[in-house]
Amino acid sequence: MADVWQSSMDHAVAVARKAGEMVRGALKDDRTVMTKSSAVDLVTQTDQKVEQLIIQSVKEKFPTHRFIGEESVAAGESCNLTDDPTWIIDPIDGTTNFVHAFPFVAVSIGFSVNKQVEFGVVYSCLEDKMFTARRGRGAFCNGEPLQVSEQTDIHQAIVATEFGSSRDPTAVDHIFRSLRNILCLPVHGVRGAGTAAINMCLVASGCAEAYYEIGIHVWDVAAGSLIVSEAGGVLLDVDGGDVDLMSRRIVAANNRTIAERIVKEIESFTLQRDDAPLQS
Ligand SMILES: O=P(O)(O)OC(CO)CO
Ligand SMILES: [Mg+2]
Ligand SMILES: [Mg+2]
Repeated sequence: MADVWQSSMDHAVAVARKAGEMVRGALKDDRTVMTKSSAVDLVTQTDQKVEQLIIQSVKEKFPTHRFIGEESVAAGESCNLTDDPTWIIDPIDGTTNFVHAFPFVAVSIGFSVNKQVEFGVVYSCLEDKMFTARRGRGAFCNGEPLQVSEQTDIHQAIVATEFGSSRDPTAVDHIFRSLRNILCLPVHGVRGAGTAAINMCLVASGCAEAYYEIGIHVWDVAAGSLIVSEAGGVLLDVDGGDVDLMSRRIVAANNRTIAERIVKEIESFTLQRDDAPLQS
C-alpha cells in the first residue's frame, strides 16, 4: 500500500541535506552568539536562518501542515502538539558544538500525526550521516539498516548523557548524583556527543547502549525517538513510565533490561513541560 507520508519524508530528507549544507558553510563564519534561557543556552543567526529555510520550503509544498520549531518557540510561538500533521524541527541540535566547531552537529526533523511520530530525520551534517526512520519500516543511516546493541549487561554498557544548559546548583546536583550512580555501577563508560539527536542515533547504531537526559525539548528528541525504536530500542520516562516527548525527560536504550536498570539510578526531577501554557 502506498505510504501517504512518503512525499513528506522525501522532502524532509532533501531539506535536511540542504540545511546541513548551510550549517557546514556557516561553521567558520557565524560567530555572533546570542543567549536564550541562560548564559549557556546559545543561539546563532544560523539556527534562525536554517529553521526559516526548513519552514518556508515545507509551507510551499504542504501548506496545511503545522510546525513546532525550536527558534519559533523561542520567539514566542506556542508549542502544542495537535492531531494535525506537524513538523517538529531543531535546526541545529548542538548549537554549543557549532559555536566551538566541536564536530557533532545535527539537523533534526520529526513529523507527527495524531500525536504519533510518523517519521524522523536526523542529519549529522559534519559527519555527512543521514539517519532516517519511518514508523513500522525500520531505521537507516545513509540507506543502511540500523540495529541496536544486543547487550543486556549494564556493566558492559556505554551510556550517553549530557549536562544540559541549566547551571542552577540544585539541578546540577541531581544530574551529578545520577551520573555518579551510573558510572559507579560500574558501566564501561559515559559519553556525550553534545547533541541529543546524535546521542540517540548512537544508540540506534549500536555504539552506545543507552542515552538519558532531563532538560531536553520535544524538538531535540522527536526524530531520534523514532530512529531508536525503529532500530529495535525502547523509550521510557526517567521514572520508568511511558515516554512523553513534551515532558523534557527521556531514556532511550537498546532494550528494556538496560533501560530499567538505568531508571533505577536516575535521580529524577520535573521541569516545566514544553506544552505548558505561555506566561503572560
Ligand atoms: O543545541 P540545542 O538545539 O539547543 O540542543 C541541545 C539540548 O537542548 C543539545 O541537544
Ligand atoms: Mg536541540
Ligand atoms: Mg537547536
